[in-house]
Amino acid sequence: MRRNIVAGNWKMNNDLQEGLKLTSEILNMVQDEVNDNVHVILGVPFVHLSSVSKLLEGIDNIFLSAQNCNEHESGAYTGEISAAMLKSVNADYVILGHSERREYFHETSQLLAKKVDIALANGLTPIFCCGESLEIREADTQFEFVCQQLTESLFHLSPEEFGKIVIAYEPIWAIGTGKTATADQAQEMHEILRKHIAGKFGEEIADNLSILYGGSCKPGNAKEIFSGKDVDGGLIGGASLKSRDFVDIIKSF
Ligand SMILES: O=C[C@H](O)COP(=O)(O)O
Repeated sequence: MRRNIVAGNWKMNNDLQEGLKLTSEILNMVQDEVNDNVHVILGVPFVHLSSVSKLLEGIDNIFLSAQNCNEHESGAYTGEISAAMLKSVNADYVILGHSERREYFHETSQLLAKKVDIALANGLTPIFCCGESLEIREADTQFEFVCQQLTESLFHLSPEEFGKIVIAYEPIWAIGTGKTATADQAQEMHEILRKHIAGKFGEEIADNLSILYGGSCKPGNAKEIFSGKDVDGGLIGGASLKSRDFVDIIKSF
């Protein structure tokens, strides 16, 4: 279902106490200041999930996300976390395919397709990240590149399965750099992705899909970026670590 979404991705930041303090601050501000027109997601480290989930009990517009899951159901994979484990601690979403995981952990499109499958099979909603490097943008091949990322990891799904996905377009050159895409650049890519998806799954599924923008999104630029007709919100890194900034971004809708 297409909705306005602001998702925080804390990445590898905050110990548990800091994470709980940040969650409580966000929770209080969201309850006091935010309308029900935005679906808020907190993408927290694995070890925070269970405790943050307890703080969110009974709250109906803030949801919990993990930042990764393993592609296997269970077994001898020391140090890994399964989708079923995430579900058991009340995660609703899982971020998959973030460029940091593609780059530092060598996650390929084929591996991500398996992760998407196992997440869906366990009742988690994948927030599937895609986006091009600066080199690809400078070569002006970004549209083909990002569409191909979706094709390779998501186009094996049934229309019903695809209808559960959230997409996050994150140009790598804008992540953590302070150099955001312009509102026009975000809108242009989102529109092309929506058309690409319509070509495979049909107009209705494409129209119902939420496509988020990520990359140096801040309170000062969120409103303009979110104004694009195909931009349904943001995946927020650095600014999601500060409660005031994160909630101000949510209030951009
Ligand atoms: O997942 C979030 C993105 O990587 C954006 O991070 P950023 O807002 O710090 O640029």
